[in-house]
Amino acid sequence: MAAAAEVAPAGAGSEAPAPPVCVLVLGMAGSGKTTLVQRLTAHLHSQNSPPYVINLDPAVHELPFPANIDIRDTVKYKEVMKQYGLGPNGGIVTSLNLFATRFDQVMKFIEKRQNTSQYVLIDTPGQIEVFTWSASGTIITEALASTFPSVVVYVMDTSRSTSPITFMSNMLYACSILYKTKLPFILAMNKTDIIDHSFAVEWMQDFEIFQDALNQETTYVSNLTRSMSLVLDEFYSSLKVVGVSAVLGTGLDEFFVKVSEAVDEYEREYRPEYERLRKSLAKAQSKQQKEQLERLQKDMGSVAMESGKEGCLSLAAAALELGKVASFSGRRKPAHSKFLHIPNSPTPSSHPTVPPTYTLFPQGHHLTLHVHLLQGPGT
Ligand SMILES: Nc1nc2c(ncn2[C@@H]2O[C@H](COP(=O)(O)OP(=O)(O)OP(=O)(O)O)[C@@H](O)[C@H]2O)c(=O)[nH]1
Repeated sequence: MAAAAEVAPAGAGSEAPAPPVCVLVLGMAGSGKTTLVQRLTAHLHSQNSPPYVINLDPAVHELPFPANIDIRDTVKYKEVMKQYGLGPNGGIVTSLNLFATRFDQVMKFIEKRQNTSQYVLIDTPGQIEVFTWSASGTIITEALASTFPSVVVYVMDTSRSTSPITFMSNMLYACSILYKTKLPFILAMNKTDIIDHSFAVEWMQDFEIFQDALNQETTYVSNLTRSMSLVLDEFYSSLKVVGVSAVLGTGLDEFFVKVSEAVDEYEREYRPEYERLRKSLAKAQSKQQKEQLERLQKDMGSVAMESGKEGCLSLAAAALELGKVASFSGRRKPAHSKFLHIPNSPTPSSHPTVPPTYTLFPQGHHLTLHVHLLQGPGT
């Protein structure tokens, strides 16, 4: 038991500390997400491996675990409802959207905790669609998954899935989330203290047993469910299933074994895809910067600028190479300009939200070059 309980993400044992594993906990309202996050947090603490815990549910009244980052500290959900004239669901979606705009900061906090936390646990809003079918959910998931090994845990209320039709609806939802997030997926069958999850595992493994259970249903939906179960066969075969009780804390050792397998899967199948996406994005950006530089050179055209032009262009090129230039534009007045004057220390814009604008201007204001520098480390 001790060996299984050791919480070691993939890569543990190598020289550099392994990056933290992000565990995104999703599931229908009341399935037990928050209770599971609480239980996982306690379990990891008992293993001397405190997780980094993030709450993304702006409408939760009380959190039963200490969250390192809590969306409620940043966005007041009721205020959002009032200010934007929204109902509860609209308020939750808008709060999450507002939070997602600053998710880069959350990423920085997680990066800082690389060496101390092996796991980042993320609790999501009760209304599952708020996270899975919103732009902010996609932004958050992709930001995490493009940087850290990330795993989706879909929490299912086993006690409410004993009817084959309800079970099938739940599985269809799980399947849609798998396709939406494109991440390794663990199905946590929760509340096994009420009913053992073996019946559901049997249904997934043996089509005949599921058909037998369905034969007792007489509604037209049972025919549809029968067909759907064939379709879902492929989905079931790639699923990692584990039975847990968030209340009692049972099944957690096996849960972490599944997480570890999911991390391996992430490294094998998902990481290369994210690396490929990242590289193609970087390539597109550098192409765009090159085009901008060429446009600028063209724009400056035949103006005789002697050393000033060289200085200006090389400064722009250097800034481009550093990846700090978002855009720049050159403007040439019909002129008899002779020299570009490059100030020694350009003045950044004083407004904090506007990227600093470096203005390089020629003596006599014959040529103005605006270089908009990207905000970022070292800017
Ligand atoms: N018996 C039993 N009850 C559980 C278990 N896990 C959660 N519950 C109960 O289920 C109810 C809902 O649990 P939550 O953890 O709030 O579920 P949630 O998915 O976070 O709920 P929302 O945030 O509303 O979506 C609570 O009354 C819990 O005590 C479990 O393993 N066994």
